[in-house]
Amino acid sequence: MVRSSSFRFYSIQEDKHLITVSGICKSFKVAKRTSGVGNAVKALFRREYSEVAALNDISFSIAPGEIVGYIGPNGAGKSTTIKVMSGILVPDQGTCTIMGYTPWLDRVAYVKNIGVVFGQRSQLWWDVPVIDSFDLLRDIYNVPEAEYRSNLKLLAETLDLEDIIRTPVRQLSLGQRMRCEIAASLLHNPSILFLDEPTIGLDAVSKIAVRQFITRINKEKGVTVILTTHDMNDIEALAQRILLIGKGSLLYDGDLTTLRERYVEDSQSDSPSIEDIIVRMYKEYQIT
Ligand SMILES: Nc1ncnc2c1ncn2[C@@H]1O[C@H](COP(=O)(O)OP(=O)(O)OP(=O)(O)O)[C@@H](O)[C@H]1O
Repeated sequence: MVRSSSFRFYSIQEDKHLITVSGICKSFKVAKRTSGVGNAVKALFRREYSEVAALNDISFSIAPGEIVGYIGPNGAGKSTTIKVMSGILVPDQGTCTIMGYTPWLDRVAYVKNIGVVFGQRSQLWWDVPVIDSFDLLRDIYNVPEAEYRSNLKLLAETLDLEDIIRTPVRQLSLGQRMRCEIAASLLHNPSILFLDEPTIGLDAVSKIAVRQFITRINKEKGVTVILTTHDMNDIEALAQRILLIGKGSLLYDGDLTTLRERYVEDSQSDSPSIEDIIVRMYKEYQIT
């Protein structure tokens, strides 16, 4: 039984799926840009819009304790899905139930159960020492002091933060900042962690450290992880299951071994690299 901070009880036995996404569609309205001064003046009076279909009927379920790799080429719809699942975006159609909550409707209670890391965006305050951001997050999430202290100690030890925790965020390297971002997302003991490109721009050593840490919190704390990445080594090291999205549609949902078996026959090698397999999939589904 997982107890949410809003004193709602969520029983894993009640539903073997922690996350159920069903028929999600999301489009963005984008202003058409035309070249030339005349067109720019016209656009001041009458702006034309086009629609970008980012997600088209996306459905999947995720069980507690899974690590799922959500992959696809640039612009496929990965971040949009993560934003819908974390309650940042409201879909045009479809349902999403996570731990009994609809993320965009029950946002305040729901976010206490999730951690989110966007590799390209920071949740830390740029000009203040990392520890000040952590303290602020403690207050935002209402984490009891003893729990906060013990989480902070564990995270600082395992993510090697002791030397950087008093440094302002703007003075950190990308790898140091990413370790702090991951710690920040876990201070309130979430059951689910959404990681959107958590290893982007990291050196090999930092990537391995982040992967080891994700494996550890999954094994030891049972945290369910949904990970988007373009680094296939992340997928190989972490994901028990892969969801492939292309042009807003879900194209594959299964494990790596099945995928390997499917592509090994056409491959020159007995054990094609995951990179080879993914390139073949992108070609097969014509999504690049
Ligand atoms: N706020 C927005 N306004 C307009 N279009 C958007 C917006 N956010 C996303 N899109 C469009 O929706 C589509 C899916 O974008 P999304 O960011 O989800 O892709 P992604 O798979 O995460 O890509 P990448 O791997 O490059 O990060 C793209 O065509 C993108 O241009």
